[in-house]
Amino acid sequence: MTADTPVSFGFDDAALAALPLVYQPGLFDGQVVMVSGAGSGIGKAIAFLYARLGARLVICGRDRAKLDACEAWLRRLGSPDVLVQPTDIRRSEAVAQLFDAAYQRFGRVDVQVNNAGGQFPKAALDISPKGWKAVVDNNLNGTWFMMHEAAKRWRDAGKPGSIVNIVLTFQRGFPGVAHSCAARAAVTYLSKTVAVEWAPYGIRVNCVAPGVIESSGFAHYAPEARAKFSRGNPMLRHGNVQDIANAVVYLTGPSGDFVNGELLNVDGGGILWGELWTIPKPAYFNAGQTP
Ligand SMILES: CCCCCCC/C=C/C(=O)SCCNC(=O)CCNC(=O)[C@H](O)C(C)(C)COP(=O)(O)OP(=O)(O)OC[C@H]1O[C@@H](n2cnc3c(N)ncnc32)[C@H](O)[C@@H]1OP(=O)(O)O
Ligand SMILES: NC(=O)C1=CN([C@@H]2O[C@H](COP(=O)(O)OP(=O)(O)OC[C@H]3O[C@@H](n4cnc5c(N)ncnc54)[C@H](OP(=O)(O)O)[C@@H]3O)[C@@H](O)[C@H]2O)C=CC1
Repeated sequence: MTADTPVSFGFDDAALAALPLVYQPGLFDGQVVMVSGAGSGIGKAIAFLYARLGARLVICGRDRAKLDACEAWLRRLGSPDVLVQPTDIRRSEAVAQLFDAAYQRFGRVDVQVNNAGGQFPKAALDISPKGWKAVVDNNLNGTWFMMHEAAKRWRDAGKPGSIVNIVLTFQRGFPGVAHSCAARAAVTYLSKTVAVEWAPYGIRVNCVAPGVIESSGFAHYAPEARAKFSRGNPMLRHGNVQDIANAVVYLTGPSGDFVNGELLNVDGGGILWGELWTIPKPAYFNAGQTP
């Protein structure tokens, strides 16, 4: 491999589509599932799994080409119908249009998975005000606009619903991604708050925190950082996108009926042991150590 060789991470589409199922086919027959960021990585894996379980899908992201490619697979995998609606989740009016289109097409949404998001690695001291705002806007405000719209429609229709927000393992802090750590902690406690406020409407709200999951998202990190990602948990390996998809389905299927306001870490134990640097590790932390 040369320095110019494009690198891809995680399963290709055909491999993803053929992974063994741990849930019963038909589990989501008749249901409509909305997945943001479904054009790549974890979001695509989540959409594939729901399609294989019989759900109709509403998929969004900003890049139509990626969404169209995903749609073709979803239909092939057995989803009876798919709505593709390019949407920037940071724009509340675009989010409202997404829901208008979904209700017009299907008359319902049963499950919402807020997976869209991301950040860039940078030492906290070097994050510009614009960069800070971009990450908080994407991960906190965008997720809120999506949840808020979903819940309003469920309340007004007198229908139950289930939300899962994809965050990250923020519990020990996260050097190199302070902006995202702050936004994801906020989403988690927002979720716990509305899990109580919205329980009277039959709405459950949970979060899944991925640890290091080998996906297209890896491309945003330097090779030197990536090389050490597997040291970030006691299992000494990466997780895969299906680990996250299975966790999301667990929470939104009958298996999760009595789970509400929870944060499920899918990180190989990374919040207990291991260190994860998305930026170069300061020499300070090696001082006094034997090699
Ligand atoms: C954190 C967990 C680490 C565990 C191990 C790693 C495993 C992977 C974890 C993942 O989360 S994978 C998912 C990764 N995917 C993404 O992060 C994709 C999404 N990211 C983005 O879209 C951007 O990073 C964004 C900033 C969140 C959104 O960008 P937006 O389109 O709003 O902004 P821009 O116009 O591009 O930039 C605005 C502003 O932000 C600053 N900035 C953006 N990118 C960078 C960068 N790469 N480096 C430094 N600064 C950046 C910058 O100030 C931009 O303003 P300008 O300077 O361009 O005017
Ligand atoms: N992989 C990992 O190890 C970890 C991932 N995560 C989180 O999991 C989620 C998925 O990441 P992953 O699949 O790995 O990485 P990707 O970069 O492949 O996925 C990010 C997705 O979010 C979408 N997205 C980003 N911003 C917006 C926006 N404003 N509006 C709509 N869609 C948007 C992108 O779609 P498009 O390009 O079409 O806009 C893309 O499909 C992210 O929230 C990520 O931070 C958390 C911890 C670890």
